[in-house]
Amino acid sequence: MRLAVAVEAPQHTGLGAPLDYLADRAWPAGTLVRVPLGRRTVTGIVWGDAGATPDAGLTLRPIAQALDALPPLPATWRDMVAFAAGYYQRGLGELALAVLPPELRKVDATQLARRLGRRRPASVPAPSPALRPLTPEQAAALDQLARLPPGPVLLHGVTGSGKTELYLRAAAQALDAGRQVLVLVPEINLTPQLEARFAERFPGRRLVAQHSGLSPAQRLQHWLAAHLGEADLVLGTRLSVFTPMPRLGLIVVDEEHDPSFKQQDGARYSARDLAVWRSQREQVPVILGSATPSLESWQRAEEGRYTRLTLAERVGGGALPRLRIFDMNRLPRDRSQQTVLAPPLQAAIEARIARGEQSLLLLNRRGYAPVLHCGACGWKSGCPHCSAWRVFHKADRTLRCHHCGFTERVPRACPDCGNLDIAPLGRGTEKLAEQIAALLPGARIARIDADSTRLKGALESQLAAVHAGEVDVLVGTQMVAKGHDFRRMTLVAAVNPDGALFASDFRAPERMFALLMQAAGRAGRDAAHAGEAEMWIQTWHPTHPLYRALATHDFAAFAATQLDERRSVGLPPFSFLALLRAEAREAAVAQAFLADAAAVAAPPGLVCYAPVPPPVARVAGVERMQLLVESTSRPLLQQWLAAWVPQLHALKARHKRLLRWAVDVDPLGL
Ligand SMILES: Nc1ncnc2c1ncn2[C@@H]1O[C@H](COP(=O)(O)OP(=O)(O)OP(=O)(O)O)[C@@H](O)[C@H]1O
Ligand SMILES: [Zn+2]
Repeated sequence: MRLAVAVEAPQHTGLGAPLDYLADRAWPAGTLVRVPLGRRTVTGIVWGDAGATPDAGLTLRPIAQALDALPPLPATWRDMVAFAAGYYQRGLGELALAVLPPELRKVDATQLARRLGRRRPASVPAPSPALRPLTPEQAAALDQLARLPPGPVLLHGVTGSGKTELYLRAAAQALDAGRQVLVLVPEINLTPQLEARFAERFPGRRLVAQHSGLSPAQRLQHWLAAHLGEADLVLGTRLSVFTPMPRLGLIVVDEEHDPSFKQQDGARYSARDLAVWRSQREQVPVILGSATPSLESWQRAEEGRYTRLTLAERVGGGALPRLRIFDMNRLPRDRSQQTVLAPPLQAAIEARIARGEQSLLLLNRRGYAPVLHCGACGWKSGCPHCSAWRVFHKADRTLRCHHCGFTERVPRACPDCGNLDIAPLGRGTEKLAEQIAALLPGARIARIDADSTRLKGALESQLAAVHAGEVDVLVGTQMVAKGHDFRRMTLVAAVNPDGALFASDFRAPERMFALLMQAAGRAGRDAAHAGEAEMWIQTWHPTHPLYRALATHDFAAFAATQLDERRSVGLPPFSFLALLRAEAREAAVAQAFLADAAAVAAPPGLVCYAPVPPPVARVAGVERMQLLVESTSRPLLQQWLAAWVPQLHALKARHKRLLRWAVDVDPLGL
């Protein structure tokens, strides 16, 4: 008999669909098998019976081995994979295998049997710790959750309003009903704290994590525990949306607005959107939680397609921090007299240090300075491989490209003219920490960003020091702005946030507002000190509407203005986008491919724009171009992409010097 098997065939082969193999048994769909592919033996997934008529003249090869010790991947899982492959325009086999633990794709039947033998015994739930009573708002929201009709719930709760407590209560109900719970979180640096809260609440229950920081063996063990129904809770980053869970009873997406839910290479799926799809397919509730929901989700709630639950108050009567906007135009014009902190902000921080409270300085740019500059000849530290500057890192005296990674020692003199006096321009977190140390002698200053946390365990120990009160002033990037429950923090300052006000990306204001709201949310979480909590903004544009909305903590008003703007110019969520990206050694090659692609006649209701370079056009010696497709109808865009993408495979053959192309459906950045 013949069976269709999904195998990982690279996209350029055009072999997206499952391939036919001979089988001696009717392995059920979802069974993992080892099959020959070219000269290799690879792992595949039985997708169903093969087509009715075998291709004439094609000799089918037999399935080498079935890994049938593993229960087949369920129909719900296969449906989600098939949907995602179709929606995001990738090969079915490619996506199906890419979302399995890498280790599972390597093992044969014997090795798998050994892994399965190493499983831990099932969990025995112990009594939960005594619970604090819910606030009236939380209680009302929980009550509503239980009585809602099926469909996504958008939980809009201000920072510190106790959203996590609601997730825990909803999870408890699902667990008590014998179901499994899936919790998606944006970044792995937020998982430890949340994991600890879940573990503490559900002693004896088996909780497994799924993220890229695990060893391959751990990831497989955790995945197996979920798939076999032994794990009660799965907590993970975007990739865990694909974890098969036979008893799934609830999905939670925490910080649903976070861009990291969108995969940025390969199959560019949105884990948040797939979580909503999965909840519908599996008929389980999904809670999307955020203090600053994505405008997509917000608009769906406005239209009544999502149910909105609101937590408007902080737990324990804590107030949201008061916004202090400092107009930088008031500082002396003479540059030599300007300091990094406006004097009143510095005084506010000093007052907090004296009271034993903490301050957070947010600067979303790591390194010492974004560029080195020679005053004599104008040389700047460009990257030879990218259209970007190389960032000066003072700690190890390197120039590093944050796009391609190219790193060199800082030159002693200007490479062009020999001038010895080359100077850093602008400021990153490293320099900010250094300047703060000079301004606040004796203060204990810590810096947390992607550089300071490179080593395993570094982030945990740095955060622990903050929680333990061993730090007076924390300097950090967006990494520390969200999710953390810092109890002693009463001041947050954005040192120089103006950049995003004038960025070309239409989502920049939304991102910036979310980041500042999240950052503000780190201050005053302990009601005892909340009265003095402040959020400072140093800006040259003090009357900008974005800062005005921030001052009143009015997300709804901000969302309404943004949505009006988007509606009037036809941007998402009022239109649907796809980007076709192309890469080549020369821009003209990528451009020619995109021009041919755009020439395929688009139906009415769909617009193909002219090819343009992205903001950073050249990365690692490769030129990139992109073409935007826009439609007011999602089905129309989907239909067109399904017809267009196969033509692009053919078109590629005519553009031999094109390196790569890919389609990004619902792109986050343009
Ligand atoms: N009902 C309650 N009674 C007492 N304390 C509570 C209650 N609910 C939550 N808390 C505490 O209030 C703090 C804030 O709650 P939580 O972290 O759940 O808020 P959040 O809305 O998830 O915050 P953020 O969006 O800022 O991450 C936590 O320290 C939590 O333990
Ligand atoms: Zn580079």
